[in-house]
Amino acid sequence: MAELKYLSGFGNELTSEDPRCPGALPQGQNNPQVCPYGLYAEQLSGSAFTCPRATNKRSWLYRILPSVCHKPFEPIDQGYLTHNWDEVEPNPNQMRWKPFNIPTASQKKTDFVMGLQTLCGAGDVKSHNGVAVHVYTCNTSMLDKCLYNSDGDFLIVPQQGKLLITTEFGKLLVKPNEICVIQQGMRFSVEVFGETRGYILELFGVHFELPDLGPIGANGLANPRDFLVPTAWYEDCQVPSGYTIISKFQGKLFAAQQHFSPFNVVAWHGNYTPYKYNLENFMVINCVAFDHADPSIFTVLTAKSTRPGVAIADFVIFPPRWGVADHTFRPPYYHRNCMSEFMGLIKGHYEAKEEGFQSGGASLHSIMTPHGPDASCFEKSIKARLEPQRVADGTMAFMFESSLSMAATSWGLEICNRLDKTYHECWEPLKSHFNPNWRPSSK
Ligand SMILES: O=C(O)Cc1cc(O)ccc1O
Ligand SMILES: [Fe+2]
Repeated sequence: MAELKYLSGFGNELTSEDPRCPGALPQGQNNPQVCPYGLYAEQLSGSAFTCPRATNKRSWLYRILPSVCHKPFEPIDQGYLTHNWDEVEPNPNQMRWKPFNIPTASQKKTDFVMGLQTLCGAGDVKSHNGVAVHVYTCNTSMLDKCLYNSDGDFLIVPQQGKLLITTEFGKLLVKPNEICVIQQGMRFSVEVFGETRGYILELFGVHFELPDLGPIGANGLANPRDFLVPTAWYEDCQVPSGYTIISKFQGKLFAAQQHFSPFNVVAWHGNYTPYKYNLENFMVINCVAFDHADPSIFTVLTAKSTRPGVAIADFVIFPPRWGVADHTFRPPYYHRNCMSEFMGLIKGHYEAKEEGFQSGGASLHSIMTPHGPDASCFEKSIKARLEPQRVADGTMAFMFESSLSMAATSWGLEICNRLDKTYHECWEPLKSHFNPNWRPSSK
């Protein structure tokens, strides 16, 4: 595969032309009477026309045929993809899942769309406010088939196997430890290279932003230039047997046929694009004196709600770093939170749970559900010599944190058969260290 070229920057106004067609991008106007090379102009709006400039998002695509040339959409089977948060009774327990099973190709050829399974979520696709967490497990590339999400954005976190994602804006190669965001409406097709697994945070109604840095200053955390955007690439091919466009609309899947590839965009410009980011580029900021900083310091992307400081969802990572805090219990603290905390593990181990939380698995600590280090982590950490120490080397855990009260699906709780029913036992050995005779002098 030839090396892919990317443009750089977060939310920038960008332009791109497939090098086979120089001059394809109209100059000085968006919608000429006749476009260069006889292309059609099409706008893709990712925000209301009238949004303030800071949040206004749209791109102009110059394509061989417009997206409107397709047969009517018909409903199709959607497996375990759902936005029904009432399938099972509310359940406030700590939940942990063992690594999700990936079907082998000989068991069942499964592509990215067929392999979407919803684990939990909250909110509503029709009023456009909410989130869903999906797991994808697949073994086969999407063939003459693409997906677009009318309901919101997909933040895709590959855990096993790279994804070659062809989009209307060009191609993105996304490997484990990288993430990508395919925003609302963007058509994409996923090629895989074996047994493949990952996590998706779906967001309805808003787009991801870089968090404000406040007193951190102008640089740090995820830096804008490390976000990479594809460059224009087109194919001019007829598909007599039919190309399938799948739309996720109001939580349901629909398919329509057309006779040509949707990846027929010769040039584009705008600030509404897919993008990828390598988590290795995250500039980690952490405590260098004492105490444990809240994990919001590790926020890569945030999706704001209308309440100041309250996110619909944050994407947070726990990257390799130094732990140096003096006279401090260094692992995550015991915690009850007014937010839902969904966690996944791309590789390695998570410091609060060396055992049990495995890569390719997940956990959900719901609103006000107590959680924290398991008993062995606690006992080890109260005795640890507090020297500077590498934390999380070779690992990458992440959290989707949401102000919405996420509910698990019946796939998550029953059908996937990966729920670890013994999870609560990891805290059972915690014993009381209370000593009523303790006095400050006996410190
Ligand atoms: O493991 C967790 O629950 C995530 C988490 C990490 C941390 O360092 C502090 C608080 C917190 O919720
Ligand atoms: Fe927590």
